[in-house]
Amino acid sequence: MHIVTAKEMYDTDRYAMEEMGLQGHMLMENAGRAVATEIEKHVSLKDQILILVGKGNNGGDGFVIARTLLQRGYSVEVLQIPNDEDIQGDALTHRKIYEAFGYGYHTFEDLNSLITFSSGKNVIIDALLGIGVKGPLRSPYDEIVPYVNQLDAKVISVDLPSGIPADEGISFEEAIQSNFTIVIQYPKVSAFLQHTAPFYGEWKAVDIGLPDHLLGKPESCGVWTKEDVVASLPEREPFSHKGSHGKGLVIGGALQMPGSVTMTSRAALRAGAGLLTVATVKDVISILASSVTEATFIALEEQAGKINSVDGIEFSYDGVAIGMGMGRHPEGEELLREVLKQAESPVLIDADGLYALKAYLPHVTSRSSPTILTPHPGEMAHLLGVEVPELLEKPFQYSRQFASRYGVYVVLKGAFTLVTTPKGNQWVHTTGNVGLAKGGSGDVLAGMLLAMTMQPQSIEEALNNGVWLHGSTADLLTEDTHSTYDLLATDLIDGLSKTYRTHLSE
Ligand SMILES: NC(=O)C1=CN([C@@H]2O[C@H](COP(=O)(O)OP(=O)(O)OC[C@H]3O[C@@H](n4cnc5c(N)ncnc54)[C@H](O)[C@@H]3O)[C@@H](O)[C@H]2O)[C@@H](O)CC1
Ligand SMILES: [K+]
Repeated sequence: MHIVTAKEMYDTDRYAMEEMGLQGHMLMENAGRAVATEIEKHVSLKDQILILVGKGNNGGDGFVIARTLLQRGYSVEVLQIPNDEDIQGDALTHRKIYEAFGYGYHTFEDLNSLITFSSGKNVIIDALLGIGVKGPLRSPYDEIVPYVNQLDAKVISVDLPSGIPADEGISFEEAIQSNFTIVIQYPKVSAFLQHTAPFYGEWKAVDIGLPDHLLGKPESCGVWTKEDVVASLPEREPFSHKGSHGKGLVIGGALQMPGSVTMTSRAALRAGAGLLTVATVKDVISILASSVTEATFIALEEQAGKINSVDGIEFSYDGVAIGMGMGRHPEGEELLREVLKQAESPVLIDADGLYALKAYLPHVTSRSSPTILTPHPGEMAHLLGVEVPELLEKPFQYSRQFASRYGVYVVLKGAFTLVTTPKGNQWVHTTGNVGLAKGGSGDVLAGMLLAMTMQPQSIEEALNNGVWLHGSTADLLTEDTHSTYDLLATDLIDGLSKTYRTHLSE
């Protein structure tokens, strides 16, 4: 499912109109009817519905929705916010059709009109502003929006909650707080930003018949779905052997932190790695040996319980993950540099490895094999040299610039984990829940991603499938056996079998 900016949406509309002959009022008819059909799933014939119609085409959708719902027997009133002469173009066409059906509407004069017409209504349809919103809300929307937000009614927004910009990096002051948003054709970027997504409530996209042409360009951006996983996750060949499923190496762990590397290793094995070696300090090996019985070990030189060098590793692996539980110390930079120089396989850098990476970052471009970074926002902000809130305002832009500048894959972890390829493809993940906000879930993800990168699929597919498996496992587990309170990172490792067996074989 594509994710679009306002510009991409307008370009697609224009293409449909100019190149395909799908005129604006036809698209608006499709949009309004598709939205109305979705609204029907959330309301009943007993509900009293008020549709708020704004000045632009979002308001035009409102007239189509009103007509469709009235024809289907719902109790609907319309409050048009602008004066009559300010409704123009396709929206005016549809107001005329609406009137030709014999339906009427009220016009907003001051807040009292809204107070009067919203009284007794238990559903508000927000067709005030769409992707054309610019700047802070102007009068009278700056009064209407807070009033709607304090009403005790179900609010359903059309395309996006009015006041929320479609794109990232745009500040806003106030917006409709929706219970449900019916997105027209493609979700907009703001549905995946942590400061704007909550305004959407739940959302669903409806098809209005736009052509896909413009969006198939290389720098694509979308939601990675279960269908994508099913299509790309390779089935295991019946005559394959352990070597065919990838020989992985995990470098990490310190005497003070044996848990991280344990979780990464177990997760890698559960996710499907054929063979796994853990390179760590001697004391960690004695702990790991009993909990990761399937792995082999390399004891590395250490200082004060931390890995001091990677001497002794022969880099003949299909994938390497480094950094988890490694601790931060000056030698970290040097040993990471060695790994990046010597390994001729994908290298995934997580946790403390990311802190060790900063100085060496410009040299990563010279690697001939993929380099994968799996930062959380704090680690990513550190690498970028910006503050976390600044990064979270524009995660798409920052990740894309960073990935392309250093030729790396970036898995920016968060409520909407964002996978960016060096070429700029971006995939957002909507699986997973707050149960994952616990120590260790990143270590487990690193293991799953390591296993995935060693299977016969592209790195782009591997990372997305790994993030999806991780998130879906959390979702499956919190649906029945666990809650978002008690879910542990280690539960994800054991829960993976359920995801593989049920989710992917339905
Ligand atoms: N052919 C199309 O372009 C289609 C558009 N559709 C709908 O049209 C919407 C986009 O239409 P528009 O481009 O007309 O944009 P809007 O419907 O968002 O309206 C923009 C207008 O609102 C006013 N406005 C902007 N910012 C404001 C602010 N801060 N405070 C107060 N008023 C403000 C301005 O008068 C501006 O012209 C989409 O979100 C979607 O709902 C759908 O009908 C599908 C087809
Ligand atoms: K809206």
